[in-house]
Amino acid sequence: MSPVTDRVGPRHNPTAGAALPVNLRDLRDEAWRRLDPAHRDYFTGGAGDERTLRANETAFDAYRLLPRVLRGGGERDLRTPLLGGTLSMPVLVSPTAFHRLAHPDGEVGCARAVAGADTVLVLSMAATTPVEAVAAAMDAADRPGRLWFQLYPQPDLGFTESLVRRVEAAGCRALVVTVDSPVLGRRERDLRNGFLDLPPGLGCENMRDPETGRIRDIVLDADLDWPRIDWLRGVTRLPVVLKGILHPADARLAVAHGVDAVWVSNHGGRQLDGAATAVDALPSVVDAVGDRVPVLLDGGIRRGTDVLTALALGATAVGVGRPVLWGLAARGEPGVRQVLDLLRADLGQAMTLAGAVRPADLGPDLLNRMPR
Ligand SMILES: Cc1cc2nc3c(=O)[nH]c(=O)nc-3n(C[C@H](O)[C@H](O)[C@H](O)COP(=O)(O)O)c2cc1C
Ligand SMILES: CC(C)CC(=O)C(=O)O
Repeated sequence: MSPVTDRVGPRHNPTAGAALPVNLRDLRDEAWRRLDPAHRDYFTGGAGDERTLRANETAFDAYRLLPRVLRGGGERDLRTPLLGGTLSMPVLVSPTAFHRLAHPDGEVGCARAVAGADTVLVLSMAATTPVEAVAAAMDAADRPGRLWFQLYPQPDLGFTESLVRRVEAAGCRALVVTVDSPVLGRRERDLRNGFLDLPPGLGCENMRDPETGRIRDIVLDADLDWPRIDWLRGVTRLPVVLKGILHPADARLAVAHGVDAVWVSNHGGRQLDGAATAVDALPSVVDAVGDRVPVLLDGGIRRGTDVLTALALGATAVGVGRPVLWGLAARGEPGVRQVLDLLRADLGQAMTLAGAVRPADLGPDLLNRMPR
């Protein structure tokens, strides 16, 4: 929230000659050098031929911007109200599994970085750290309320309800129900590498059975349906977000079933290969939802201009998945902080160049779609 002042010349360029990373891909390259190849493939890969995975990034290339001029000054303000809290910017951290496989700092390091950046971490149900420990890291950083929890509702309703209670007691402020995973996508890199299980000492800590103490397998449940979303709404007062919506009819149903936000996503190209990119699906979802609930989006966000494009198309905020894993794998907690700081700076600069001071200034008039 500093006034935008910029001077020309290398003497004034704070990044000139500075150590990498200059962008998120620098951290990706660093992470890839560090990771075990099978783990790198798990974090990087997508389903099938990875068409959707590739398209997630290139879909943003189809947009060119129509910047407004002579109005980029004043106090830049990226703050974004969302589900009862206010994020410091319209970027949050998408749920991703197995952070301790990427780096020993794991989910706690990620949470500290997210707290420092004052945005939201959506903790994966497949986290390798108990939700209570991640929430404690947020509290210690004086950022309670910055933690949401991602849920794959389990066919065992008793277990699901006990997990919801645990998540509520830990202080999570929203439940993100992932609905694009009735089965696991066909991830051929993992099949080839035989990547099946976590190494000894790592496990999905939030799947511990309250009675036996044993870690249960996560069941991806093809029987998950709208009545079960209604059931979930009935057992918790937390806001419920549905993640993995692409079809406008589902967005309409989500609103009719009383969900609190719709999250447009193809799971980073890891589920249905050939699925539409989130940015291409976004306009009709925004149209279907109107201003009844916020619309979030993830998939392929690598630049401030990608965030700007999604917001101009009607998203309230975007999530980042892999870039956070790159930062974590490359440098632990400071790497995640760098990812979030780079995105914030890049977004702020892009907004100023486009003549926008706050997210509310962004609209479809700033976009000039290119023919493909
Ligand atoms: C390694 C990895 C693990 C993921 N684990 C989960 C998960 O546990 N739950 C979930 O809802 N989505 C999961 N996702 C999907 C992300 O939440 C998100 O939708 C996707 O990564 C966004 O695309 P991006 O990586 O291009 O930013 C995972 C993605 C990756 C890359
Ligand atoms: C445990 C997995 C199902 C996590 C996931 O969603 C993913 O790898 O994309």
